[in-house]
Amino acid sequence: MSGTGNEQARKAAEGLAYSAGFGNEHSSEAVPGALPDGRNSPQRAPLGLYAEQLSGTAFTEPRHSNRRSWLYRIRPSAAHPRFTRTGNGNLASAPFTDAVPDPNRLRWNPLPEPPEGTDFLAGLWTLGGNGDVTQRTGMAVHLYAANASMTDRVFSDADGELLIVPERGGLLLRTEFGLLRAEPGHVALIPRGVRFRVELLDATARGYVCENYGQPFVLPELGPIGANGLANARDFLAPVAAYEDTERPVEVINKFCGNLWTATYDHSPLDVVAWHGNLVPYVYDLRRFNVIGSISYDHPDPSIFTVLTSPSDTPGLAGVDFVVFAPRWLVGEDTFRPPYFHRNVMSEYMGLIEGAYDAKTAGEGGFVPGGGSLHNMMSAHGPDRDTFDKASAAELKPQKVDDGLAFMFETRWPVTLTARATDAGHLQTGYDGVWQGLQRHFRR
Ligand SMILES: O=C(O)Cc1cc(O)ccc1O
Ligand SMILES: [Fe+2]
Repeated sequence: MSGTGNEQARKAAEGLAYSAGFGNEHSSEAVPGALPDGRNSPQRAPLGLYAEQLSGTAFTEPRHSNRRSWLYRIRPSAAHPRFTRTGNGNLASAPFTDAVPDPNRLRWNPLPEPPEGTDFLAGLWTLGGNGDVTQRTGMAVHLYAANASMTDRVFSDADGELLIVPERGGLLLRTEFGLLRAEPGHVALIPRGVRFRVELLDATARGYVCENYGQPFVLPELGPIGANGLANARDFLAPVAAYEDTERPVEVINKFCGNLWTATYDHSPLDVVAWHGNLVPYVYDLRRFNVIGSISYDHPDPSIFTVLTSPSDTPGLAGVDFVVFAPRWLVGEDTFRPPYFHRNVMSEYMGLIEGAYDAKTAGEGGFVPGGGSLHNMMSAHGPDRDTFDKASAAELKPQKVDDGLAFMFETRWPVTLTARATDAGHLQTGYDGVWQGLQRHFRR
């Protein structure tokens, strides 16, 4: 994308207005009077718009989990030509059958630079995942690397919602609901089926995507923590209505049951003039996370850092949790403060947005921003040798951990890799070595 393109996107992203809250009823109109009053589907919608409901949950799901929005648009979504298959690029979907599930601990360097002209969609690269898109279970881990904005190209994913975690370069997300800006350190969520286009605010963009095939992400319960804390609902920002009245060919790419399908519309489907409802895209600034931890002793389980959780049919057992390791104080007395050694029934994919992570040595060949690690079900992991040695001897004065921003996609099913992830040149060799040389200290 030329500098001009970035400037246009930057201009559009300046001072965006938002509607705050999580799971609540928002409403927004780009033209006064576009929202019908007191009903969803009047005989004739205002301003000659078409009314359309977008359901993210079954009509009959309980109120607290029911998600739907009403869109008032220039053309109904139904007015589109036939979709035909197109190449899936480096995008893959569950069930993942390329490789046998691997019990080894694995770590990757960042994705290589993509060819010139790669946009967000073309730049998606699937690491692996679990479940089955046709069953609406499981998740996929994708990375992206892009150097161009999507132009006259719109994407929608019927297979799941997309949690986008930028690591490098800001994104302008033009969605059916309006515009969102997501910079590194923010996350953006695009609900299942919502059409959107990604424009780059910087020359290049890189990051991670959790494609959640399961139940939509919600805020975790707070239990004894009380009524506030962790990610606060008011810090989630939905867009305000903004529409494109564009009558020229626009390619719409639809991910459906694992494959990409394309159709060329004669107009932009980002033509929603007004909307209301509780199914919305949103952004959240991870630095707003209210970190709660031990102020006495011991290292709490990282579930205390859950930003969003996709519940499953079993209470407390998430299809996938999104967890952030945000800046915080460590004050535990007589405590080994970094993440402990452990084996977990859940599978852990970790990424790094910035700086360093407190369980792993930083720098070349280590756990680096844009890289990632996979510790599958029951694989033994924890602090590397250097971290263990230092933390075992450290003076336990209050310590601010503010030199990094890491996150985890933690899922109930093991992550099976794609062939491109197992064969990748950026897969590190010798990751096991970080736990070699842990000395024997036993004496009796
Ligand atoms: O493996 C990891 O680094 C993630 C993690 C962090 C932590 O503080 C406790 C357990 C855990 O799995
Ligand atoms: Fe872990």
